[in-house]
Amino acid sequence: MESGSGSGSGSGSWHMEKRTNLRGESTARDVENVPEAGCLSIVVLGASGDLAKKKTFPALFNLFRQGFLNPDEVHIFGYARTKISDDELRNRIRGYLINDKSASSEKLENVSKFLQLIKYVSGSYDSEEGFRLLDKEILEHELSKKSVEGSSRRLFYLALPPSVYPSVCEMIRHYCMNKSDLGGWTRIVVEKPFGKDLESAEQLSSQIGELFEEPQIYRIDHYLGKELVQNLLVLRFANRFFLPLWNRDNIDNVQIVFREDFGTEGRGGYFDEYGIIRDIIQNHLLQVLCLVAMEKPVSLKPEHIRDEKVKVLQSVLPIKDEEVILGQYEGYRDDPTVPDHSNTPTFATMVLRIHNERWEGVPFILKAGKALNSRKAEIRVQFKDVPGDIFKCKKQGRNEFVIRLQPSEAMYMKFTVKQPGLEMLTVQSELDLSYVQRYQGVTIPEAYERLILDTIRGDQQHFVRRDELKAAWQIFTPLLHKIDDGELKPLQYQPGSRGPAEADELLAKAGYVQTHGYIWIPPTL
Ligand SMILES: NC(=O)C1=CN([C@@H]2O[C@H](COP(=O)(O)OP(=O)(O)OC[C@H]3O[C@@H](n4cnc5c(N)ncnc54)[C@H](OP(=O)(O)O)[C@@H]3O)[C@@H](O)[C@H]2O)C=CC1
Ligand SMILES: O=C1O[C@H](COP(=O)(O)O)[C@@H](O)[C@H](O)[C@H]1O
Repeated sequence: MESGSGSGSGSGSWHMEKRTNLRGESTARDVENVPEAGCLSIVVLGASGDLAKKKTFPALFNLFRQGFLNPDEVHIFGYARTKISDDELRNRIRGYLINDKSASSEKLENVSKFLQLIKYVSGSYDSEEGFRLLDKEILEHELSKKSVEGSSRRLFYLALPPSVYPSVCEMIRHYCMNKSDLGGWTRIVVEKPFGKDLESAEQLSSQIGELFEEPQIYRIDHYLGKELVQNLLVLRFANRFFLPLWNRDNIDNVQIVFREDFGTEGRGGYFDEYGIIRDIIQNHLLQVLCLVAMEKPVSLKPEHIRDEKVKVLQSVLPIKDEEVILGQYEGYRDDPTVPDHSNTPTFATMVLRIHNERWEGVPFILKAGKALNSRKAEIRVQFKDVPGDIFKCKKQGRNEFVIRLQPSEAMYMKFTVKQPGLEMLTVQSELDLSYVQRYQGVTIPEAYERLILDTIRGDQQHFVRRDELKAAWQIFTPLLHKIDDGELKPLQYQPGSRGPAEADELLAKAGYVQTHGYIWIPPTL
């Protein structure tokens, strides 16, 4: 086994992709030389489930429609325990591919063509029989496509509860690997939550790391596929504007916020085991924090980017209890799948502090909540006051740079200008780059679409590396254990509210100054 892949430390050796031949031996090869053509089998494990129908298959369809999945090369396999036919699976998926009643005839035709690429195989997640059958079906497809021997590619997408990852990975490793050593590959995509704390995540990583090399493992975090998250590196490192300002000398505080205006609807059982910190903050918001706070990578190579993200994570100081506010919305426990005395937070605000030269003293406030008064995700960078304010405009508000991840993707800078007119009065205004206006007619790809394409192309830039995951769990595990043990308790809040009022108090204590009387309204066409 390649050094580094099992230990989770260092990254230099992860530039290499290893393939496995029939004898189970591995050979190293520069990932950049992997031919990304040839017969491709995409296997969706857990094909009967929620994620598969809502996200995975629609993303595959969009890729197909845009010509990224060549029907002469690609076949898609659904695998799960449920006993259904190919057509039954296709019928389950169809409605999620056509989400508007006025779908064009071109789209409908493409839906039919796409569905014909899908075959379903039923089997359990730990039986040789099921996976041998799956392998046979894949092989038949590969032979039917007269794939140049050795060039076939196999992508396994685990749209499954993490509890079955180890057995599924073992089955794939033993029965379903690409059968050649002549250029093909086998990759697996795993969904979050990847573990529940540092120990369980490391255990899972070791189990999977025994079976696959790091370059074969794609730990997906769909926030890394969002358009404005992908824009962060460009913004920060391709613009002279930001370079000198992006530090503790100019920035007072940073907020990374996720709000949903609905509760755990239908997912209470899952959610109660995890809570908002494991569901959103430890992964989605922390990944965004890394991109906001990291140093410039040596290049855009995945390992260079991920090296910098790891450094930021390793510089985060232990979270202080007094800098955490937890909440649980009233009515959460009414869900029959949620225990009556659940201590699980559905809301959390906390301050993370990065102990390095750039960020010492700048609070990074992470906030996430369900059943709040709005649905949005944004990054809000608040600058310090202007020293020696000759305009006496301080009370009007500080400069802020806001990156609205969703909905209504936008970036806007709140700043002070002279109010038009005869008097020398100041007012808050904004420089606004709203995507709906600036990029009319451009369809922003779904996060999953982009990330699946990356897995096919072998680009791990937007996927979480093992040492990154470990560092992320190291930050939150002590806090999570205190919550699990009932040492920290969530405050109740009204559904449809801003969350507990104490969260706003924490924000103010951390230094955030709210701009009163100013509101950014997303433009409409
Ligand atoms: N749904 C979503 O919006 C999101 C989901 N995820 C993650 O994606 C993965 C899949 O999620 P989702 O599709 O919602 O999950 P589901 O609960 O729908 O499970 C997917 C499939 O797995 C099988 N399955 C369910 N429970 C078990 C079990 N205990 N043991 C073995 N097999 C089981 C079922 O298939 P069968 O019985 O037919 O074998 C089911 O159809 C999870 O890791 C989840 O956390 C991540 C982000 C969003
Ligand atoms: O991973 C998850 O994300 C969704 C929110 O995703 P978004 O792309 O709609 O912002 C969240 O609802 C869910 O609880 C969580 O598991």
